[in-house]
Amino acid sequence: MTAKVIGTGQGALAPAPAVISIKQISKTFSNGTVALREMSLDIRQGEFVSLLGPSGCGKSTVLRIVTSLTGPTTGRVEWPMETAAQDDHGLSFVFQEPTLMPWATVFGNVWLPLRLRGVTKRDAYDRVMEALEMVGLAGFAESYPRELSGGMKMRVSIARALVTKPKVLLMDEPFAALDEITRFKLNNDLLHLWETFGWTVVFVTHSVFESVYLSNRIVVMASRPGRVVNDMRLDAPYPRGDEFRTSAEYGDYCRTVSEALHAAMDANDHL
Ligand SMILES: Nc1ncnc2c1ncn2[C@@H]1O[C@H](COP(=O)(O)OP(=O)(O)OP(=O)(O)O)[C@@H](O)[C@H]1O
Repeated sequence: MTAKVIGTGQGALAPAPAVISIKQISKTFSNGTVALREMSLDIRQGEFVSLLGPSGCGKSTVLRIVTSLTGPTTGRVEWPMETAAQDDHGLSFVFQEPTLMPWATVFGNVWLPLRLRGVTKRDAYDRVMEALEMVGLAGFAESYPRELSGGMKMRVSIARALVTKPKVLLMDEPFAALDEITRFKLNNDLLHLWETFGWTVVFVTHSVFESVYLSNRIVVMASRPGRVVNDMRLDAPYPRGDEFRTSAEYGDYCRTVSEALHAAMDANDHL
C-alpha cells in the first residue's frame, strides 16, 4: 500500500532505510481467532509511526510479534539494517501499565534491564541516573513506586526502556491510563526525546488526537482480520507544541485521520 501524504508538502522526511520490515504476517491464535492476516509494513529509520485502530484489530499483536514475545503463524519480521551478530535489535518496549517492582526503588526499577544483563549497580549508576535525568526524575532515585503519581510511574517505565539506549522504541498505549494534562505533558516530553535522540518509534494508540500530535506517519488498521487499511504521512513540522495542538492545521489532520478510522471501522461492520 502506498502512503497518502496529508498536509502542505513542506517538511516531508527524506526516504530512509527500513529498520523493521514486516512481511506478510498472519497470526491465528489456538482458539481460532485470526488476529492478523497478511500484514506487511516497513518502519523506516527515524519515523514516529502510530498504529491506530479499533480495539481488537491486532495492534498489540503486531508489537508482540516484532519483539518476539510471540511468533507469527506465517510471515516474518526482517531487520534490514542489522548484521547477524545483533540479537536484541536495539529494541525497548513500554507497556500501558508501568509494571514497576513495588519493593524496589526508582533506581532499582530502572537498573533492572542492565542488571539482567549482568551490569552491577556501581557500573550501572551513571546510565541509570542519565535515564532518570532524561525523564525529569533524577531527584526521585531513592523513592518507591507507591510514593509517585501515575505520570511519574510512567516516566520511570520510560526511563527503564531508555537505560539500554535503544534505537527503536515500541510503545503500547503508554499514556492511555493518564489524565489529559499529564498525557499532554508526556507527549511533549516524548517528542522532545525523540527529536533529540533520533529513535524510531512505533506507538500504539486508540486516540486520533494523540496520533496526529505525535506522529509523522499513521498506519490505520481494521479488525477481523487485523490488517492495514490506510497508511498516511503527516508532514507538519517539528517541534510541535501547544501552538500546533490548537491550530486549524491540527484540526484538519484530526478530521482526515478520524475519517480514515471510521472507514476502517465500517470495513469491519461489513465483514
Ligand atoms: N492470547 C490470545 N489468545 C486468543 N486470542 C487473542 C490472544 N491475544 C489476543 N487475542 C485476540 O486477537 C485479536 C487482536 O488482539 P490485540 O490485543 O492485538 O488487539 P489490539 O488492537 O491491541 O486491541 P486493544 O486496542 O483493545 O488493546 C483480538 O480479537 C484478541 O481478542
